[in-house]
Amino acid sequence: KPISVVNSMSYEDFISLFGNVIEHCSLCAAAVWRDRPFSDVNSLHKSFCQFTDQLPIGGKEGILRLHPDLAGRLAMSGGLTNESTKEQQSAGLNTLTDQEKKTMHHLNQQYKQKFGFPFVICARENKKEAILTGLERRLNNSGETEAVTGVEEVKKICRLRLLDIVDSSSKL
Ligand SMILES: NC(=O)NC1=NC(=O)NC1=O
Repeated sequence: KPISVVNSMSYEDFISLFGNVIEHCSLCAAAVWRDRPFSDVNSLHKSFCQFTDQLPIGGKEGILRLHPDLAGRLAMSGGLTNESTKEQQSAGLNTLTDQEKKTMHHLNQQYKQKFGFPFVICARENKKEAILTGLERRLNNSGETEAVTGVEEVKKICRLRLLDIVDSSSKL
């Protein structure tokens, strides 16, 4: 969609289009609506980033808690959103060996046990090997560091989802 169409659509249409660019966080799109008109997809993304950055640490953790595990039970049972399904497949998480599945599940549990929110990474920018090493490495970080790191990944996921919807060539 051209950015001009985005700028002239109703609030309802805006929410139905952008309500899941941050997984299960239509609040973000509802807040970003006030910043229209957007000059291009970058300024739309900037609004989403500014909204998430200004959240208190508890809000950042809330956004992370709304994310599905990578190669988790939901993924195994086909219960992911369309966007997450495609993203996790693109990282090859649907082709894990049994051993990789066990390792991923164990590390995801350890991570959630330690931080109280799931490990989040932009699956479209990482293959399964990088995801596993990222999970192991980040397990050693502090909760504060991981809340910020996780939101940085959410912003990358958001950008790619926005680019799927808005023509990046279109400018106001
Ligand atoms: N826990 C996660 O990182 N989940 C995900 N990352 C993505 O890029 N898509 C997901 O579903």
